[in-house]
Amino acid sequence: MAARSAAAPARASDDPSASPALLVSRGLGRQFGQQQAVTGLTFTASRGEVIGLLGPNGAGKTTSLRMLAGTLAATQGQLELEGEAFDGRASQRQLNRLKRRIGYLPEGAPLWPQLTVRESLECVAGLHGLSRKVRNDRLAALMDRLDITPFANQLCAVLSKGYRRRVALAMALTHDPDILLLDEPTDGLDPLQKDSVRAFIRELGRERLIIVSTHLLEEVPRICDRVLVMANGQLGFDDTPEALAATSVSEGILGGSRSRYGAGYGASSSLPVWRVTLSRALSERELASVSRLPGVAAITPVKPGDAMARDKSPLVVSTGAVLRLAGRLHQDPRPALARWCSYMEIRLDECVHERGDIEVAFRQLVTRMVEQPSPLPMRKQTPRADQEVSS
Ligand SMILES: Nc1ncnc2c1ncn2[C@@H]1O[C@H](COP(=O)(O)OP(=O)(O)OP(=O)(O)O)[C@@H](O)[C@H]1O
Repeated sequence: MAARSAAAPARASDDPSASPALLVSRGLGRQFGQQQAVTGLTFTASRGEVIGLLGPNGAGKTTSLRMLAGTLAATQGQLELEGEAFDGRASQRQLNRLKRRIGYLPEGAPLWPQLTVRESLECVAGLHGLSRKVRNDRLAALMDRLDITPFANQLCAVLSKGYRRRVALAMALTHDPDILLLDEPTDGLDPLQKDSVRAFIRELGRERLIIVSTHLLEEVPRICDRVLVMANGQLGFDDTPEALAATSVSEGILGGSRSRYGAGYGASSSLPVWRVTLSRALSERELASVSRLPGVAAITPVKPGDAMARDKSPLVVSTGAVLRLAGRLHQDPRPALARWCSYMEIRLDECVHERGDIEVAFRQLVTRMVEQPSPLPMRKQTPRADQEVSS
């Protein structure tokens, strides 16, 4: 698991005052024959979170989303939706209850080719038992928001890939679910539509829990406030995009790209990271205060030796504390940090802008996870182990 700031909560879901858990995955796992596709998937998520699910090909992302959506039976563990538990032996009635709360956009956006766009959406609305009035209003708003109204009477069979994706997203949203599970939602969209769908996801995420699987790392800081990284069927990182980006700096990969008080975020997957040198070491309580300052996403104390080895800075040699501070995308943490230091009578010796890069961090993390996998427990299958649950 990534080193989360030891001092303070890095995510809303860690904050005791944050909203209670909507979805809990407790050791969910899936075995296909002898192959363990996903093992011990454990996390808690709340309404208002947009979570990016990342991992290389075959990592287990789609399998995980399908288990969470209730369309694939788990062979180990269980998920809980607001306290109600579902495991691989859940009855069809239970699964239907789960599916009423969840919207799932599967990989590849399968549609009914013989139906028009409108007929497809009406069919899904009918399956969810929506009244005619609710159905008409909601479908009109969805088609409008996803720019598919002009294609309402077009057969799904003849839609382009991008429009198929949009129709599938509208279908996932028809019943206004609390939880949205999106498998590569922007795959096949043109750049303008990618932007529009990302903005829509952010908008939807204000009141829902959204889990998005994506290979497009540059979209992670734009739409997600939390990242889960999987490899070999296991979760290896659960923290903010900023904290993920910061791991690329702490490993020295981008050490040469620093510019003092630099401002721009060069690469599209870059995030602001600051190396902060203070006149004295901080207590745990002080570290916690710093991590709660506006604009601060995460902090990691840096060993002086690590920083010295990279830039031989005399300021670093003489200092009592070096912190790596991951900033938020659109909020500069430096003014609040300067005020805090002044109030605490701690000298702020240096604040150097470093560039954290999610892509670099992702490659490093996944390489490490693949090279040093922890042993995968192969547990006995439940009675319904190899059955798929119809959607
Ligand atoms: N129905 C199935 N039967 C057998 N093996 C499967 C099945 N579905 C997935 N797997 C295996 O489980 C592992 C995880 O697959 P999964 O599709 O979940 O990965 P992924 O992270 O979504 O990959 P990608 O990024 O390529 O879509 C893979 O080794 C895959 O071959």
